[in-house]
Amino acid sequence: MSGNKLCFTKMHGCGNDYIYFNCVGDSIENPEKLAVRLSDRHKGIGGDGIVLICPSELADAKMRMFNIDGSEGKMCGNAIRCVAKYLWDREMVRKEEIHIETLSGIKTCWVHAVEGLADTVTVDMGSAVLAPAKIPVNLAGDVIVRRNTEVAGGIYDITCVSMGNPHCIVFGEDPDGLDLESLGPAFEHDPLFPERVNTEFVQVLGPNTLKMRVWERGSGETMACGTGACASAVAAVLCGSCKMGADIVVRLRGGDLVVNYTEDRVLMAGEAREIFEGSVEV
Ligand SMILES: N[C@@H](CCC[C@H](N)C(=O)O)C(=O)O
Repeated sequence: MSGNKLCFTKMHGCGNDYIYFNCVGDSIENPEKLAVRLSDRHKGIGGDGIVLICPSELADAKMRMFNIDGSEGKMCGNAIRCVAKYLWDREMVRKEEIHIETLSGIKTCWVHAVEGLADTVTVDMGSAVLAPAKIPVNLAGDVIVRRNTEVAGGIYDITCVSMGNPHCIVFGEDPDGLDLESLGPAFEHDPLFPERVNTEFVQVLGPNTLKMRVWERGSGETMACGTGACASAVAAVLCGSCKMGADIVVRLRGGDLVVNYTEDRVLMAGEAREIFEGSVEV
């Protein structure tokens, strides 16, 4: 499709913004390179990456997401809500349950519509994975919960969770005071994490309320991370700060997400917003 103009839709969930392409009728060559070019906030469209909405033989649609550096993420909690909105608003899929295939399995979404358009979306994110080898993190043991560890040039109590992608959670004081520009890359590229890592810096505000800042693998600091909010809520339950089965509010720079963690699944609910449509030379 090189040299062609492609239509895109800019969407965000809690400020985590991606450029969405409808690939149901047509495929995109080299999405890795396109993600790098278009995500640039000065010389491109601007975003935290790109998302392809593709046909699926197993579900209503398939989502592929690429970070700013062109790497492919196996799952994206904010993008999947926007994909459900895209399918719903355009009447491509109008079902009580929308099933979306991702690289980390098929996820079920429920749309809550206002005046016919999807407003918020709840997603069954599947189960949280805690086994270190499956996250992956190079540490021994059954789980990594508040483990005192040498990482990122310091000593931190870390909790590690996979929500289809790897997360390292660090609890502490108000994350607004942190220098994420230097801390984030140090965690992301630490040899402890063979596939790099998304890192969440979390303050417990109350019984079931967390404040979180995130450094995303492949994209840097973003306004929100859906899988990161889920991983943080799971970590807070494992650490005894939040209750299993309760609605946990995660306050992010771009808005709030509500997460409910039970042993067999993690539910996440939050907004999905369309910003504008356009076309771009590819
Ligand atoms: N923003 C996301 C996660 C995107 C993928 C991540 N950076 C990775 O490479 O694992 C979310 O909302 O979950």
